[in-house]
Amino acid sequence: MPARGEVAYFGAGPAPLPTPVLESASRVLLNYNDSGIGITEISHRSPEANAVLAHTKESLRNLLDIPRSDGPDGYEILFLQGGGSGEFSAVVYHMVSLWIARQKQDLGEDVERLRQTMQAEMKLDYLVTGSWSLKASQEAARLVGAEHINVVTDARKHSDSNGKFGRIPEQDTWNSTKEEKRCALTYYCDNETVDGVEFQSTPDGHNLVADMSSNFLSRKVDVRKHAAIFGGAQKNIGTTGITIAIVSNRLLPPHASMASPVLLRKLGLPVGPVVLDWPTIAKNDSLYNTLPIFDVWIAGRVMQRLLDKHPASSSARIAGQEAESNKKAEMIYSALDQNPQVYQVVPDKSVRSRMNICFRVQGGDESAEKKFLDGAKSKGLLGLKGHRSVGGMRISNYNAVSVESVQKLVQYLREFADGSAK
Ligand SMILES: O=C(O)C(=O)[C@H](O)COP(=O)(O)O
Ligand SMILES: N[C@@H](CCC(=O)O)C(=O)O
Repeated sequence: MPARGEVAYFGAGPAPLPTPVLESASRVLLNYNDSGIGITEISHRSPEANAVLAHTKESLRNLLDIPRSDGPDGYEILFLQGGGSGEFSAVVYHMVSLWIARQKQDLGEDVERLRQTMQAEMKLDYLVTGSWSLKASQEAARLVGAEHINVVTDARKHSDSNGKFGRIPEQDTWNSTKEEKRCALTYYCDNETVDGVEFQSTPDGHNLVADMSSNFLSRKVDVRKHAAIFGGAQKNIGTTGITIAIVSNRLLPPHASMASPVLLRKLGLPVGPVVLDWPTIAKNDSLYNTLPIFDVWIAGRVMQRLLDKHPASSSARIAGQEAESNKKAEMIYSALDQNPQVYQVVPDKSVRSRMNICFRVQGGDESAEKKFLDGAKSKGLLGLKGHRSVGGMRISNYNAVSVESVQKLVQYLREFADGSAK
């Protein structure tokens, strides 16, 4: 049985966490701050828990330079449960409710008029560039009806795509909803974990909402361009169990009004569960119900390490981590590209993800891929199998994957390629 230090793990999520964080986690599980009580046992409403929450929020603000005003230009940081998938739904409940409230301001209380306007006008724009944005768009269609979903682009339909994800079609081919008034949201997934596709810059769109589950805290983000950003913690941030949403104050009371549940029901629109309701979570400082404070603590420690490791170089303290992530990704892609007869990177070069590096061995030959995985395992290189829906290989290059682990992997990539060429 290998020891932790003997393996390098490249799993896609849940993913590796920094060993020192896990070591202190094992201590605080038994006794938090010399209180005699473990961190999973303390009340989420205790002063200790409040301090954990405040520290994690503050660290995230510093890392991503999240505007902190209470006015409309500020952003709230929310901690929720339900994973990335829970937010697929939360986003729809919230943005649709806001859209209806805006119509009500213009049209008044007449429910029939509101219904007709909604049926004729309301659009939710989705950029479908991989498996996760596809799932999010399907959830939106399930909640409000496919007739309201405008697929701005579907990367599988690009002329060179063979019906598979692996590209982001040029923006001039997109079919975005032109009028802001009609567009409840524009949704994109910044990094597609399964397909290895990452946006190279923030796309344009009205009321922009981003899923950053798998590249959160790996590069600078122009928060101000977004209405909301969310992500599950289980990749770059921490343990599975919390989801983080960064929501513009413009979308929340008192700066925005929401449609009432009564009105939504009259219009045949869904009323979401209260635990996914952003205004409720914001009003209660993420403590509407029991929050897993241990997971928030882990996230806070992970963030603090990033702040310590990469001292202030710009307003967004994540810049140092971005440089490291880019460097590790370049090392891996260059080892793959130097051996094209053995390795074939799946997505197009223009959209390669720095976080999830998807490739085939010998064009997807089953025995060659098995040989690759077995050889890797014998060297302690784990978690390299692609997502079950697409197969192939996938190297996940999250923040806790060290440069040394990447060097070890790159050496194996080269050795395996040399062995295959003989
Ligand atoms: O983006 C990914 O990759 C993910 O794993 C999804 O965000 C996972 O969704 P949940 O399992 O957290 O619902
Ligand atoms: N996030 C992981 C797994 C999620 C799942 O399979 O549900 C991935 O994309 O590989």
